[in-house]
Amino acid sequence: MALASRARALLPGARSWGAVLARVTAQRAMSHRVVVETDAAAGVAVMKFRNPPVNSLSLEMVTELVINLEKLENDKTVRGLIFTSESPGVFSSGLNLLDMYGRNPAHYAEYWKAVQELWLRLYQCPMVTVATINGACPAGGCLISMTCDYRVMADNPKYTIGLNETQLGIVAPFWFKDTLVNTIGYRASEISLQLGLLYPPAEALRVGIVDKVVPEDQVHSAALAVMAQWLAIPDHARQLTKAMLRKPTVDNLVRQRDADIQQFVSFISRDSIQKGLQMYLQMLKQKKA
Ligand SMILES: CCCCCCCCCC/C=C/CC(=O)SCCNC(=O)CCNC(=O)[C@H](O)C(C)(C)COP(=O)(O)OP(=O)(O)OC[C@H]1O[C@@H](n2cnc3c(N)ncnc32)[C@H](O)[C@@H]1OP(=O)(O)O
Repeated sequence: MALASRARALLPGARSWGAVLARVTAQRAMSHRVVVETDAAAGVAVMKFRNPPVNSLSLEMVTELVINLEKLENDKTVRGLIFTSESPGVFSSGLNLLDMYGRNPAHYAEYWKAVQELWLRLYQCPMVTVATINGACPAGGCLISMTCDYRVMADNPKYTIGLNETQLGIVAPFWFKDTLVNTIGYRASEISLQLGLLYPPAEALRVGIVDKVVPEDQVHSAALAVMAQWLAIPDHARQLTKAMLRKPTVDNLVRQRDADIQQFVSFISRDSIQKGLQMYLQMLKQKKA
């Protein structure tokens, strides 16, 4: 789908092409939450998250990620894509709590549609995708990493990764769960998802939620080495294999996208859930103080 069509699908509030383009252009002009550096000779792009303070996946950030992904997919010179945080310490703090708290149902629906779109695009990405996890990686950050073909994590015990939704009093949607099961298996997912576990590097490697743990100063070179190994495989064979493996999981969401949006809106709008999110945000503030 063309860039403008994608933007229009993601920005349903906009009534005309002009409005869509004006909104996207305005978002771009305001800031770049995603920085893309391309090494054309190597055929590899690095997408760096730059959404201070903690790279939360706000609606704007998610939209920028989708737009940049589409651009890279259309660039036939790019065969591999590495995700990382521009500032080590936090890879991504996950979905933006402020897009899920104190807003109206139309906003929740718009946000969820954009998050679905990002996952669908990443999970089916024809490029080789590697997550270079150079910081904390909870919830939605973990989801992004798990959509990648390979995960390299920096060996810093302060960094943790996992789907911690239950600890916030919220429930990971079925496609988060499916992605986790595809990554670490069913039994490990039962434990991990119900307890909302966040794993430090050694445990993350043991459970298989990451594939490699390396000293922090080697995390980028290790990701490049992994990328070189994957790029040695002919694209068409690898891409078809990836599509075959992931299609059932993708189809599962595609079949029930609208119902999933409605379920999200009704769940997140509940007073009890809003209260829980409010308390969690307060807890984050107090922790800081
Ligand atoms: C029946 C089935 C129905 C299904 C319906 C679906 C239900 C909903 C599913 C939604 C799924 C959600 C997935 C998510 O991703 S939720 C987000 C989860 N994220 C977290 O729990 C991480 C929280 N953050 C942290 O733990 C830490 O911030 C950090 C990432 C470890 C970094 O620590 P730090 O010390 O460097 O920074 P800190 O001082 O904590 O934070 C700085 C400011 O940033 C704010 N903030 C942190 N995380 C978020 C976030 N995710 N969104 C928005 N804002 C965030 C934090 O509050 C600080 O703000 P301030 O400076 O005090 O104003």
